Amino acid sequence: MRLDDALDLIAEIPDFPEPGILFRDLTPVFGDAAAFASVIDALGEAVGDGVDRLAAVEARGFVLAAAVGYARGLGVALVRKPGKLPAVAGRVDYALEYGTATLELPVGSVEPGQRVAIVDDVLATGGTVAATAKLVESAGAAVSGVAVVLELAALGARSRLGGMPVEALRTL
Ligand SMILES: O=P(O)(O)OC[C@H]1O[C@H](OP(=O)(O)OP(=O)(O)O)[C@H](O)[C@@H]1O
Ligand SMILES: Nc1ncnc2[nH]cnc12
Repeated sequence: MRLDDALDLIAEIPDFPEPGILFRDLTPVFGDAAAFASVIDALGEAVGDGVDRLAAVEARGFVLAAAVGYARGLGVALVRKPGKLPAVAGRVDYALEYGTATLELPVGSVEPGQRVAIVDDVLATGGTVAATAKLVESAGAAVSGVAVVLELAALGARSRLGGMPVEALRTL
């Protein structure tokens, strides 16, 4: 399937999870094998070269990064919502488009000196990616870049992420 056709499957749900938010739902992409393959192939390229590991954020980021990691021969650091990990290397609180959140990095998931690419479904305010980058850097690794399916440009993530290289398959 062409990438544009795959991305056209992303649904828009008004007023979820709160009034005023237009939620971008990748459920139809995850459910369609041809669309999923097309998105994974493109994300695999967007991750770039010179990458040692991927980092992904629970939950939708996990699905994408697991497939990209398999396609590219890269392991994945699974950045978790709080309370799930037996051994926490770092913790960051951050703001979302809707509400606040905390992320934790598992001990041993990122090695010092590694170049780590962050993979996620939606880049909105950039808070999630900024928090993930902080965790990766606190473990002594460097963020090589960010690869996302959808960027919501009006929410200004790029300015929040400084000069971090960001590749989005579609920007709205
Ligand atoms: O750029 P930001 O403003 O930080 O928003 C982007 C994040 O928001 C969503 O995650 P959510 O916390 O809804 O988690 P989910 O994957 O568990 O649904 C999305 O999957 C991104 O991780
Ligand atoms: N509008 C949105 N749709 C889907 N995921 C999001 N994460 C933050 N904002 C979002």
